[in-house]
Amino acid sequence: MEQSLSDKRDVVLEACDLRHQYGDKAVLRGLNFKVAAGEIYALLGGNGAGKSTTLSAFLGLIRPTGGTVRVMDQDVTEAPDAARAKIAYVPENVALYEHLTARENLSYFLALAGADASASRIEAALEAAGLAPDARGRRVGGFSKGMRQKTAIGLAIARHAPVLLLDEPTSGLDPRAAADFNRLLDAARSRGMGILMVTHDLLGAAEIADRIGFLADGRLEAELTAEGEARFDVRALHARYVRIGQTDAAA
Ligand SMILES: Nc1ncnc2c1ncn2[C@@H]1O[C@H](COP(=O)(O)OP(=O)(O)OP(=O)(O)O)[C@@H](O)[C@H]1O
Repeated sequence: MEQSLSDKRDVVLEACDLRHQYGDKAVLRGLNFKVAAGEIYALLGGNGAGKSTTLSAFLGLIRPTGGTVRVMDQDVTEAPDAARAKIAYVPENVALYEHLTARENLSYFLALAGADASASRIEAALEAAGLAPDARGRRVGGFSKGMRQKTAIGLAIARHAPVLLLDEPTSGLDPRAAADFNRLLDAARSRGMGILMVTHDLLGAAEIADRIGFLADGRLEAELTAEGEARFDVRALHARYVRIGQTDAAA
């Protein structure tokens, strides 16, 4: 049997029989998947399927009811701080210090993380993240969503974080900004980052992901792997997504 990408490369994220319930409500019911270094994994699923809960488990923000989550072989429940140190997290709405410039934000957060906050490192990271030179010295209070994300990705690059978690990264971006963002993710993948992206953007996932997992009823309903140049058929993804929605609604 052919090996998947995550069997051949270093696994950076792993959910193993992950279970979580809020009160009586079981949200995750035995979720299993892996993300490898240099791979983009898109986790799809309807509203309330448990995608953000899965990210929270990797970030150590919730204590799973059962199973394990590992970041670079580190059990998150046992050592949440060590696991978090490996992760750069880009939430749907990136939180930055509004009155500080992009450069100052990176300087502040890098110093907070005990990392090298030299001007040359910050400049190189913002360059790699595609933030225009004239924007780097401006207060982020006036930034668009796309510019905020570039700043956050710049921070991830400057931290040399091996793992990137993204929650709905392209929601609210116009098609050009979304394509721009996907190029940025492609570059991060080429640097060897392992990327887990939670999204409703089927077109974006079809274009950029190496694997797509469909979350339904608290488990992976299906996992698809990109094939060659054609990658994924977005119409087939859409049909599958809609079918999952119907299953959820009937449950
Ligand atoms: N802190 C909480 N307490 C109680 N219930 C919660 C909590 N957080 C999430 N839930 C519930 O758990 C379920 C899964 O939520 P989650 O945010 O993980 O879903 P999601 O797949 O990210 O949804 P969406 O696509 O709408 O963002 C939802 O029914 C939600 O209402």
